[in-house]
Amino acid sequence: MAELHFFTGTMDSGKSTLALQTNHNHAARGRVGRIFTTRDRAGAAMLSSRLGLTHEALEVDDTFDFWTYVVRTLTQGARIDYLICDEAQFYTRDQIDQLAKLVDELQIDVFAFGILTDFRTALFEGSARLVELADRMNVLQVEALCWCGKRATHNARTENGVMVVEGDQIVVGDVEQPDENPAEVAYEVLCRQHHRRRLTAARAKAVSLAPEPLPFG
Ligand SMILES: Nc1ncnc2c1ncn2[C@@H]1O[C@H](COP(=O)(O)OP(=O)(O)O)[C@@H](O)[C@H]1O
Ligand SMILES: Cc1cn([C@H]2C[C@H](O)[C@@H](COP(=O)(O)O)O2)c(=O)[nH]c1=O
Repeated sequence: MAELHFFTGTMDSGKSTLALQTNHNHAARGRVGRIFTTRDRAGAAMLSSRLGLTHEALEVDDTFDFWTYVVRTLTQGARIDYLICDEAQFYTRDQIDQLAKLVDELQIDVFAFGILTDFRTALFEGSARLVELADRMNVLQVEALCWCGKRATHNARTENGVMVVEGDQIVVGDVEQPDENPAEVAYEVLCRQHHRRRLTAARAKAVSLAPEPLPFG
């Protein structure tokens, strides 16, 4: 039986790497798939992993219809056994519904990968629908870590090095190392406590280096 799988984790937890590995393993056994993504950091129609692997992909925009695409492809005589769907948090609710329909009606396996929540800790539309519909939800096993060493569960956005909690939900960007020159927009993974306190690595470092107040009697 085909299934709708949702693999989730924070940014930088290995989702795109797993997407490419999943495609590799299925293709190696002679199965035929299609790879989709949207707004990948490497550019349009590209699925990229920080481990250096990249693969061409079909770019999904808000008007793209998975059901129509697959039915048209099959009608033309091509075969499709599975779909790899990266950055699925950005897909619309309707697009996730189309993916579920492909699983149920055409027995096509769907492997979707994406972050669950945005920089304000709110669910993305695509991820929310995947949580509602997926046959299997898997949290990535390689844990991303907060600067304090705890498991990172949240994605923080920084603007010029300062954590923000207001702005557009979608801004493509990368995680950065705390000591680099801060980018205009970047992301950092944090544990919930440090996300709640808006304590990024840079701010924690600045606080720890601040001089102790003089001990007045
Ligand atoms: N130089 C490196 N050596 C080993 N592993 C690395 C290196 N750079 C990145 N990684 C691994 O790649 C992961 C990020 O993979 P990626 O697929 O791009 O994540 P995601 O799609 O979840 O943002 C990191 O969590 C880390 O485990
Ligand atoms: C938290 C958050 C992230 N994004 C963007 C930033 C990246 O381009 C992608 C996540 O990519 P990854 O492969 O999981 O690292 O999402 C965003 O637009 N809004 C957010 O709140």
